[in-house]
Amino acid sequence: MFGLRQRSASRSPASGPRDPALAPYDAGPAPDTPAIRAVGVRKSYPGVEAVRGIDLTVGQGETFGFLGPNGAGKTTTIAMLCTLVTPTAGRIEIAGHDTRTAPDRVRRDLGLVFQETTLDGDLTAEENLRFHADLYALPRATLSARVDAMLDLVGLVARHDTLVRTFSGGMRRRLEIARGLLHRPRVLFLDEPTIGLDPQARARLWTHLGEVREREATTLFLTTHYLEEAERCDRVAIIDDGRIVAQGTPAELKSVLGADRVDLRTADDEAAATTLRTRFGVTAVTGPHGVRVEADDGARLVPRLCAGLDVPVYEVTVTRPSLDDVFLHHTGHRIRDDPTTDPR
Ligand SMILES: Nc1ncnc2c1ncn2[C@@H]1O[C@H](COP(=O)(O)OP(=O)(O)OP(=O)(O)O)[C@@H](O)[C@H]1O
Repeated sequence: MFGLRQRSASRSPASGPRDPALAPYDAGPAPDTPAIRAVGVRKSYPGVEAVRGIDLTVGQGETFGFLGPNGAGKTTTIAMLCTLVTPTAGRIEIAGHDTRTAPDRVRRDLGLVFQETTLDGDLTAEENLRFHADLYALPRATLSARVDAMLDLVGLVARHDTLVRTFSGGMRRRLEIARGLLHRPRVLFLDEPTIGLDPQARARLWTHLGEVREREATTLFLTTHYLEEAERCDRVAIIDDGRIVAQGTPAELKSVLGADRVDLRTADDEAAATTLRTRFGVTAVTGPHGVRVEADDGARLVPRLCAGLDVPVYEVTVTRPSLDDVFLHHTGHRIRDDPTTDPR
């Protein structure tokens, strides 16, 4: 249908930054131009303020996670960043271009992977990519190499000739990522890329996103309500009720909560707490959790604590602050309060 060329049985994976299939089409913006800049962005629908004035700056090549519960405003925000929804107020630039004044230029710089699939099940994986290439009028000379490179990037080279309607959910999502990257966008937007996938498919998709980070210079902007996925991002913005409540690297966000918690269950918690205070000079409190101590590097402290106690220690638990704790700290509720936020 799209004049597919004959292929040899084996394909060599694309490798190295000099591969023409991986080289950018143009020089792109200056290195210090943000991939995404949003200032005072709002979106109101009748009776609903979906997004209440957000500011975001995402650097080129960053993987940026937009974390929030259902209804927080994630999809509305991503739709505004992608020019699909017009903001009620505020300004958005993608790779230095204004979404209002240069929407066509902005669209050229975007790749989209949205929750609803837009793949054609009656076409093969490769035909879907070539159809997309036609829409973007991609240069013919390097197209086959580019298609191969993208299929390789998401582990679908061997299935290039398979009809997409036979694909699993995870394979479809990976093919959507390949398609979203085909025209070498500056920013790939992924709206809940792992939603509806089983844990193995989610893990595999993240492995491929890691490959994307290494082999393409694309900025990744993804929404998620999975805390462990936000942890994998370079930086995260937490959105709740249409507002960004915190922004930074996962480590920065968690550092505001302070130290690790070390809980010890011992034969005599009161005696253990006294020893910990006098010998280690730490604040040790007893309660239903046993003896609790706070320390910057809890795991490292545990052997010393146990060795220094005169009473038997039955159990030790070290708890690091999580992004869920950060969410609780900033919003007063847990991201997982709503049982529909985590289908597994
Ligand atoms: N087209 C629309 N018309 C009216 N209200 C809307 C529209 N789109 C979104 N909303 C409302 O805006 C708020 C934010 O919705 P949005 O879909 O952006 O949240 P979300 O964080 O992406 O949630 P989810 O994780 O469930 O997709 C919700 O209250 C939603 O009902």
